[in-house]
Amino acid sequence: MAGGKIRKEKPQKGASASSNPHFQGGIPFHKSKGQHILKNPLLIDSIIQKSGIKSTDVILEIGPGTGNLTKKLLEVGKSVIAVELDPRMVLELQRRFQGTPSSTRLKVIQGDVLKCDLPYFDICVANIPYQISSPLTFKLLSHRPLFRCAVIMFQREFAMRLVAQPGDNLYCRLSVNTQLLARVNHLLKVGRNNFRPPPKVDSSVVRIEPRKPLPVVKFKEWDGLVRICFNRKNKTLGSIFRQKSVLSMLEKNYKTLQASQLSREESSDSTEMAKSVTALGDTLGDLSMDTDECKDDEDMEMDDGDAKASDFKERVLGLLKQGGFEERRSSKLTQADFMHLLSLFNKADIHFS
Ligand SMILES: C[S@@+](CC[C@H](N)C(=O)[O-])C[C@H]1O[C@@H](n2cnc3c(N)ncnc32)[C@H](O)[C@@H]1O
Repeated sequence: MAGGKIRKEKPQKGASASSNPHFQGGIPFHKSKGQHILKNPLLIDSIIQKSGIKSTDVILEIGPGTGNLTKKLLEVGKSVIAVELDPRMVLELQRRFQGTPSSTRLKVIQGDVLKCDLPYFDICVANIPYQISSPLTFKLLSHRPLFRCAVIMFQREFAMRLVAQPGDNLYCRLSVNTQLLARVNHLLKVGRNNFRPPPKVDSSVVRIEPRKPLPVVKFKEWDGLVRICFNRKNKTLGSIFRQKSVLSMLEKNYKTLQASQLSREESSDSTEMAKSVTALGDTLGDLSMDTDECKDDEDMEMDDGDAKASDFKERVLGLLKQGGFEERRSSKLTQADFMHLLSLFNKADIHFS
């Protein structure tokens, strides 16, 4: 723990600042910045050990706070680049490491990790503010060159969504999109009492290892399909693709493509993939994104009144039948299933972005 004077900011009645879980080293913690400091040294050792850091590794740490994890990272890696939003924490880090042998191997960048350009790194190890979990995950996955792996503390439910498999309750758009780009493993369950102050939720440490090579797929297309499928993940695909709103969106895309005679390259280059992955983080943010609630009449199934629209509907349903997807549900589809489904649609000039 960092030492230092206790500043008397908003002292709580009946409690000295030093006994207050919201203070460390004189710094009052801000919940709005997700400031929950790791206080259990055994847990920090376990995270370090499970990270598999090499002595040659450049380590990226996001949100170093007062430096409890940073200190151990400096002991095992070649260097640490730490990105911290809060200038008070940056000062505390400087104070803590100044004059120590490892100070020359620590670079602190003050700023919002979501807004700054990330430098080269081999591995990312971090106890992050949970409110940036989703955009940060996709920012990392869009970073080039790809790093070896990221070992990150997340809110437990977010972590379980990241690793969820087809058929699991928490299997969702976040699971499918992350697992397209990376292998994801649950490493460690972490109770709330390991933090100061304790957060309201339990946590988990997850390992994210980018796939190399990345799959050859247009990410916007992929996410467009997955978003539709998980809008009602327990309905059959036949029912989802009979919805008026879905059919008219697909038909509009189809007509636009026909009119402009755009070239239809199947593969995307790495830069294009990176751009669309970054954008995805912003739309995947909350945990409530995969509700399976009934939508109102805008999503009603299409009747066969309009002949042209009906042709298009038949074409879509024909593709589902052809792939054996009509009676299947998104909650049970694997990555290979989504890939197959997308290629069936794309081959028929039906696109999702
Ligand atoms: C959960 S605390 C972790 C502190 C420290 N790593 C530890 O484990 O003890 C999260 C840290 O991230 C910082 N932070 C919050 N939002 C950030 C952002 N957008 N970019 C960079 N750092 C951020 C907070 O100021 C805080 O220091």
